[in-house]
Amino acid sequence: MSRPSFRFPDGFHWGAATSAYQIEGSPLADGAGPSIWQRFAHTPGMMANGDTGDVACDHYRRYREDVQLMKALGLHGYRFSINWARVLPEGTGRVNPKGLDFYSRLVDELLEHGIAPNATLFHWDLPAALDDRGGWLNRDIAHWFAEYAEVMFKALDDRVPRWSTLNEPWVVTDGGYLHGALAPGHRSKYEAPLAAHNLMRASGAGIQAYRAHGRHEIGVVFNIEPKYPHSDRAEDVAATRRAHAYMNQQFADPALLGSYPPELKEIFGDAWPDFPADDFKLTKQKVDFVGINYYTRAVVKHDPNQYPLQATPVRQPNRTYTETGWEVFEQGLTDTLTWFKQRYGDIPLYITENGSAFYDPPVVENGVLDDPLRTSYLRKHLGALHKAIAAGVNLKGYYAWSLLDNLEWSLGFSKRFGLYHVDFATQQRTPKATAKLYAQVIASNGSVL
Ligand SMILES: OC[C@@H]1[C@@H](O)[C@H](O)[C@@H](O)c2[nH]c(CCc3ccccc3)c[n+]21
Repeated sequence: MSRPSFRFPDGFHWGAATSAYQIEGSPLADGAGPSIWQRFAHTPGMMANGDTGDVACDHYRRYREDVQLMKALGLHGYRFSINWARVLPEGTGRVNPKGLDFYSRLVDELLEHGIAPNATLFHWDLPAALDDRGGWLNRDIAHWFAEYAEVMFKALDDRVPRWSTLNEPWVVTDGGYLHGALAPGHRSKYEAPLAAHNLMRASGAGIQAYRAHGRHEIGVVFNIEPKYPHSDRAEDVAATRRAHAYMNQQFADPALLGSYPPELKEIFGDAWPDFPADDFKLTKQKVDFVGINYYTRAVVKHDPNQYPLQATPVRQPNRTYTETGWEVFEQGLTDTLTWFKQRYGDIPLYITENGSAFYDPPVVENGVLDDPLRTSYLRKHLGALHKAIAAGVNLKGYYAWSLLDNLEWSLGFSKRFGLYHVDFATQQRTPKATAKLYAQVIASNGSVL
């Protein structure tokens, strides 16, 4: 029997992704203001092993070297984020020319090597000065974000073909405002919905600013984790519905439908505000694409003690789990894409993040570090993408997470997602076997799978 062809559509866009605080280092160099992650990482007890982004992958200084790594893979595009506080040290007002200049140089280096820049305006590192003014809890942040976005569009839109307003607002609110594991470390069922709503108001204002100044494409990036009931018991099915609404609809619905799913009032009760109807004229904007970050699924059961969802994930027997505790479940990627199209329509989609953290024994042969589990994860998930495309999903591209091993937020440097291994003591980059496979995938547009 002939091998199935995994050839992807002509023009399919292959990339890799990173984010500013996770790779750049030099967080306060050249006039940059502190971000909430710079502040959080230097708060004792917040970061595994006391790791911080003070150096990270030293990308702020080594970006030319790293663009060479991208070129070696044959990447079509590179998804990176901009540290808002480098460009606007106080978050609004005064522009720091040296901060803007770094991103201008990075963009020029990418273009020089035929790699399309894909810029995310906000990947969690809010300027500390804005957090001091309420941050995502202050409704004025929609204007602060639009001002920042306009500065970036005027400076770089001539060379950046694709922009995203936000990366994963759900993580910001669930981690940063409800459970407190991420910056700014708040724990409040009253704050989380307000922050969530203002994130989507700001995203809408950023898109409006783009319509006034931009010439290419803008979208927003959501993490989607499909939820499957642990049993067909009504309480488990209801818990699964709540978990799905809370993570997968809470942000896409106001952005794409101009409303919230009813489950959110059910989940938050008296902590769910009665938002002004006019706000949804701002949150709902036409987008040119949506980015979906997919890693895993969750099997959900009712749990009256779990707050605020009254739902908890159930570990699956006889399945492979990554170092971050995520089940390898590629069918969830296909299911996510077909669900998204069914609920929100035929919007062009990108997988803007997909990848896995596994412990790789330091076996380097011919300059390549073997990483069979990560390679298997990539193969399986690209096959799942191919199934979604065959099912009619308008998928335009895929960005592997991540180009480099980097700072996995509060988990520190121990969780390695990179196509390239980074020795953080020497900053030496070493390609993993998955990098070699990915390069072949890109060169053959998937046929090699
Ligand atoms: O955890 C790997 C990556 C992060 O390094 C990226 O910065 C972030 O965009 C990102 N999002 C997700 C999935 C959402 C999620 C994040 C953190 C914890 C649980 C779920 C995984 N990742």
